[in-house]
Amino acid sequence: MIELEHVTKLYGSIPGLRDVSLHVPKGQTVGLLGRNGAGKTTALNLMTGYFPPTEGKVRVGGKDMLADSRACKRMIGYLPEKPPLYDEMTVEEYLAFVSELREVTRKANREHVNEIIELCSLKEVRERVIGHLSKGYRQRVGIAQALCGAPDVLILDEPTVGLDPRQTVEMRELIRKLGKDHTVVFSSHILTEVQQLCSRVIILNEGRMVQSIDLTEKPADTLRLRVRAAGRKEALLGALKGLQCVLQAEGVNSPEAGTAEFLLTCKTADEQGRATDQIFRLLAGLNAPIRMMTEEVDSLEEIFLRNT
Ligand SMILES: Nc1ncnc2c1ncn2[C@@H]1O[C@H](COP(=O)(O)OP(=O)(O)OP(=O)(O)O)[C@@H](O)[C@H]1O
Repeated sequence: MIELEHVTKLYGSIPGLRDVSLHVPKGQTVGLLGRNGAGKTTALNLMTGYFPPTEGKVRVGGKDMLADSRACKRMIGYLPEKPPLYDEMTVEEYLAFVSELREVTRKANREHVNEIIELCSLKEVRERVIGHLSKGYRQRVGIAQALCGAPDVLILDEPTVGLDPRQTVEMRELIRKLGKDHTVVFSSHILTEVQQLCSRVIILNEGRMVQSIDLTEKPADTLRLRVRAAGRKEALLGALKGLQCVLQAEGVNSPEAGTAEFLLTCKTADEQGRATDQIFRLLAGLNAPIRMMTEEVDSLEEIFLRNT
């Protein structure tokens, strides 16, 4: 649905984004994660056609952003870092106004606005002046304006920034709901938020894309285990390496006297059974009781810290 092909954006000589290629498929919710200045806002502004890339191509729904910017922009609803709200208008006046700008016909406008108000849970403030709303409601109105004109794609720049914990939870709920029938790209520097909401996370650092991680991936057919057992390291390591399911084994320091600890990369299972069962049987047979056996999983946090 959205494609960036070798996109670079320079602000004078300062690189905002450097040679980034990515693809956001239709219907996915994708999170852009990165520290301050990583290039998140730059990437989002390029996707919305707010400014053109210095090099490379941006496509939305297969159309080129430069050649066919009107068609591209029609597919996109954008919540910028600072939503463009008119403080003196009421919520419904403002949404009707934005819908009109987005070419919703006068006849359909009222119903369209009602649907958006319902979707964004703005009913109780629909007649209130925007300038008098709490930050949480203002942010909801920001998302509501992005929905005007019924775009397929929603681009949200740090949608939860500055919200209190309750407002943050409500905003995440709303994003989750919108993700059911929109393609959503949003930026955040909160790992857990991205993990909760996205099917893919793209990590940016100093303008470069350093990782793109599928969060829906099924468990691989290999696993990494940390095993601690009573006994001598050399003898146990040799025995573990002898198991067919063990692809790689190394001894590491054990914090417990009289024990040895290992990091193993194994096939999850083979014709001899599950790797964990085989290791259990082997060590039991060697009279080396297992003190600990855990799966080593890279958390998103570890991946993020390693890459930034
Ligand atoms: N208008 C501009 N003029 C000059 N440099 C800019 C401009 N906008 C962004 N930059 C620079 O481009 C780089 C990427 O900025 P960008 O705002 O895209 O990062 P970000 O990940 O969104 O950061 P933040 O979380 O702080 O908003 C930074 O080094 C920033 O200083």
